[in-house]
Amino acid sequence: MSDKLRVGILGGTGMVGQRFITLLENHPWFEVVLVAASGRSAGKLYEDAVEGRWKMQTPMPEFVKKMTVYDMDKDFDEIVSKVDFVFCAVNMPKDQIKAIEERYAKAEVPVVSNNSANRWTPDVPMVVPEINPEHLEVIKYQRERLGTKRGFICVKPNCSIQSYTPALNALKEFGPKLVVATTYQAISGAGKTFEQWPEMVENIIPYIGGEEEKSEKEPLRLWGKIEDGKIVPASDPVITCQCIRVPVLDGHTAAVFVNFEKKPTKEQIIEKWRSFKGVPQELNLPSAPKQFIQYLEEDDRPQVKLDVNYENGMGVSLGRLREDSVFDYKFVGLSHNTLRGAAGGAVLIAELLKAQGYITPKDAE
Ligand SMILES: N[C@@H](CC=O)C(=O)O
Repeated sequence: MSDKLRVGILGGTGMVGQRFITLLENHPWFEVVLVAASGRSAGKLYEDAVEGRWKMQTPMPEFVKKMTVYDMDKDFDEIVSKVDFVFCAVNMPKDQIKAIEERYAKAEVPVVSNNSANRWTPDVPMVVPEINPEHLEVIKYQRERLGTKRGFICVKPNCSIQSYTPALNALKEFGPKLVVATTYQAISGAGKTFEQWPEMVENIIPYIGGEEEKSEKEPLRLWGKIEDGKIVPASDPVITCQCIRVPVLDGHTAAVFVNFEKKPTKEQIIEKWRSFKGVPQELNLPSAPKQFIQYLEEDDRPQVKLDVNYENGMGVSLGRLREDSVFDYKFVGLSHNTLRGAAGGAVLIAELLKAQGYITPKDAE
């Protein structure tokens, strides 16, 4: 028998769910034992449920094709009995997602979620493993609230912030105090391809609902502290963002201006970026990039076509660092929105949760 943790994917038929399935094929620690979705897909074979809707660039893995899709709601007890934890990639209104995630957590199933529904629940950790792994400590307070021994919810932040937040985090000692960022976001962030969204060919749409607020506020929560069993967001730097949809399939780019309390030199900044390491690198987690941040010296980098898959889509590429006439510095960042920014980021969180003993095999308890 496999000693891997048994994983279920809630919302496994959508784009992020498909990405989870692709990433978890041959994962050394996790084995996908079931896929669940809403009533529409339930009862069908996975390959039939997503027929004509497989959006990954690699073929559908064999292991999932003949799995019968469970109904997240009606098959709840059976799902709970078969898994050690679940990934949640459900695409529904927020209040419904919140209810689903809490229902599974209360049934002693750890939930690692890609969704925004619980990002501001005070005792739910929202984590980028290289930035704020210590926030996992809030899980003990969440378990007290939920009345659980092993069940909890842990979430990842929005994809847009990952192209600039790691860069600012590596410069924390210089006190970033004012940040202006414009994000240029790929269409896969909206769960779409060009076939499904022909309006995006040769076009730019200067609006992504709710995105600017997430892009301004979520980094502050990552830099927050645990006080009285809750995450209290940091109050600085002040961040202001514009988020723009661009005709790119995968890869969110950010153009960033920043002022510091103590202005570093250009060499100091590049050195901090290149040497930045976090707990995933120290623990050598299976999905961790060896080098989280790369700095590219060429004037025309980072480019989506050349750099989006850096470190299997789990690293961040930075470039064009220069002094500015209004701000201290400006630079450009790029990260893969459906890998580091979505399913890949959630898989890395689950690896950290396992490595730190928050997710264990159910039968071992
Ligand atoms: N909301 C983002 C997706 C990130 O999670 C987008 O629309 O690009």
